[in-house]
Amino acid sequence: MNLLDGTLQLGLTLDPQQLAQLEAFLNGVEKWSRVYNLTRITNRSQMVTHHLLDSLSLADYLSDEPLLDVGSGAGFPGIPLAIARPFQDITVLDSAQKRTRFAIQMKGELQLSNLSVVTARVESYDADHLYSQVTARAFAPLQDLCTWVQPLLAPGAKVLALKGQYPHDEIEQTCALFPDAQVDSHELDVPGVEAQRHLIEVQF
Ligand SMILES: C[S@@+](CC[C@H](N)C(=O)[O-])C[C@H]1O[C@@H](n2cnc3c(N)ncnc32)[C@H](O)[C@@H]1O
Repeated sequence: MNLLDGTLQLGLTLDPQQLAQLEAFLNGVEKWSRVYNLTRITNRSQMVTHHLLDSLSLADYLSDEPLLDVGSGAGFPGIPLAIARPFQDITVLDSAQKRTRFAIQMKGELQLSNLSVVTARVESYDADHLYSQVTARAFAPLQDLCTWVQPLLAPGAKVLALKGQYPHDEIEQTCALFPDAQVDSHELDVPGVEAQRHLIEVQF
C-alpha cells in the first residue's frame, strides 16, 4: 500500500510536504531502530500501513483542541497526527527517555512547531493545563489508562484508545469504574491492515 493511496482512502488530503514529512519520519524510525529498537515492524510497507495509516485512521474522531498522546513510544499515533494536522497542538508523552529523545529529534528535523515532547510516567505527569482529548495506542488496559489520565482531563474530555479486537472486558471494567462516562466503540478500516482495529472513545 502506498502512502498517498492510503491517506486518500482514509479521506485525508495531505500536501506533498506532509507526505514527504511522513516518509522522513519513517526513515528516522528505521535509522534509530537499528540502535534503539524502537519498533518490531521493520518492513517498510508494513510501517506505512501498520504505523502511519493506523495512526492516521483516528484523525476523523478528533477535534482541533490540543491533544495528549500517552505512551507514544516512537511517536505513534502522535507524530503522524502532528504532521497531518499542523493546526493542532499535539504533545507526545513517554516514560522512556530513548523514545522521547527520538521524538525531540524528529520535531527538530521535520520542523514540527505544533509538537511538544514530554518524558514522564503519565500517572505522575504534572501538566500545566488540562486536555480535552487524550489518545493512546498499544498502551495500558483501558481502565488503567482512564484512571491515570483522569487528573489531566478537562470537563467533558475524551479518551481515545486504539485497540485490536473489541476489548470487551476492558470496557466493562472502565464502565464499572466510571459509571458517568459514555463509552463508544468504532470499527476502523485501516488500508492494508487485515486485522481488526477498534477505536474506543470514553467521554467523561
Ligand atoms: C507498546 S509501546 C506503544 C508505543 C506506541 N504508542 C505505538 O503504538 O507504537 C508502550 C509505550 O508506553 C510507554 N510507557 C509504559 N508505561 C508508561 C507510563 N506509565 N507512562 C508513560 N509511558 C509509559 C513505554 O515506554 C512504551 O514506549
